[in-house]
Amino acid sequence: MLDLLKIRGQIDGIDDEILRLFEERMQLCSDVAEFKIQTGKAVFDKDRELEKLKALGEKAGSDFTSHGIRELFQQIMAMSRKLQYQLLEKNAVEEDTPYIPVEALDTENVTVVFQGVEGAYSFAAMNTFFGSSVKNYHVAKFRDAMEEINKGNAEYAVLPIENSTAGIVQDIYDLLTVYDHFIVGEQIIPCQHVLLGVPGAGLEDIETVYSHPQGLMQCREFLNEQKGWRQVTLDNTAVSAKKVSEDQDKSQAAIASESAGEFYGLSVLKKNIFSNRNNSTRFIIVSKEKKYRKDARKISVSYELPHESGSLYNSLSHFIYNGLNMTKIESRPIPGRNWEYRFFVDFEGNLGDSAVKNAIRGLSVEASQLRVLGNY
Ligand SMILES: O=C(O)C(=O)C[C@]1(C(=O)O)C=C[C@@H](O)C=C1
Repeated sequence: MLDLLKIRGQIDGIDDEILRLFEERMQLCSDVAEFKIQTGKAVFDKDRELEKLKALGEKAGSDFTSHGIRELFQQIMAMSRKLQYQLLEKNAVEEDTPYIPVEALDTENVTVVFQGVEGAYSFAAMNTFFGSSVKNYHVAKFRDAMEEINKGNAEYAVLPIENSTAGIVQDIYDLLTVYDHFIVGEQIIPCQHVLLGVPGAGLEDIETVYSHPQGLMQCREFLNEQKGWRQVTLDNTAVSAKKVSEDQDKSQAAIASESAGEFYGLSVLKKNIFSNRNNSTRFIIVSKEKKYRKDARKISVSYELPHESGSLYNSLSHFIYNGLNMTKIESRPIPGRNWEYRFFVDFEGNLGDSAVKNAIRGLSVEASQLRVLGNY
């Protein structure tokens, strides 16, 4: 009979030895970092890592240990890189960045563009963020809003990015990677939809209901109970209210805010039709200028990863090693590249923080197409 305590004693001895060797190896990696600081050589040397993994894998005694040793050394070298990035940061090896820290955003004498029409939730988000006297205009499509700030016709665009019930607004995620704009703020607005119709109409008259796809989704349970209603999507909830008001047809209804109903002279046919009582939408404020407030606490980045085992895990380790709290992750398909994805990560921090600079430095080398989408 084997003696478990005795075996554990032997394992402890080996682990102590691994620990001592690990410390020794990391010390050598600090020396490598010093060399790299002096010479400007890049921390990440992919060829060297691949050679090492191949050589070590071949030396292992079985397929199982060969796989294991490669996985182990992948991690060890990833840790080595992170240590080196930290030393680069400590030695103030600064990288030029296009991001400009400011005390406060310029919200006076600016023009803001939003998608939709007056009465839309984005209109409410804009008024809450900038104040209702801000100079503004609206456009029909999300892309048009991005174009307007691109051309310099407006300083800021207000766009919905996420709803607490229906999830992300996919088009906005995709547009953020098409345009080189920057998220400088966010505004959460409670979205308490009502069913609107022309004055004199009743629930029994309704045959068609118009709304934004998210509006229909957020009121799914109510709509499922209404037999035979045709659901038609339009660009915006307030556009839907405008349409019903223009058509003056008793068989039409719109799902939009109560204030959109007031704006377009419609009656509330039914309140509380949304499934989630706390239904809210998060709007982002986008600018062409890459400015961030010195007290900004949230960063959004996007990046693409190679189709390799462990690539997502390795990318996320940059947040973990730098003690950064990741608050959200999303993925979107990359157009034209089936089954490859772009990742969107939000985490807490400010672009001026050392930990953030470290994480971004590491990620920018190890993931492709890293974009800092904003700090707000
Ligand atoms: O040899 C180097 O240049 C190192 O930085 C060391 C090391 C390692 O830990 O083995 C770490 C990072 C490089 O990508 C390659 C190898």
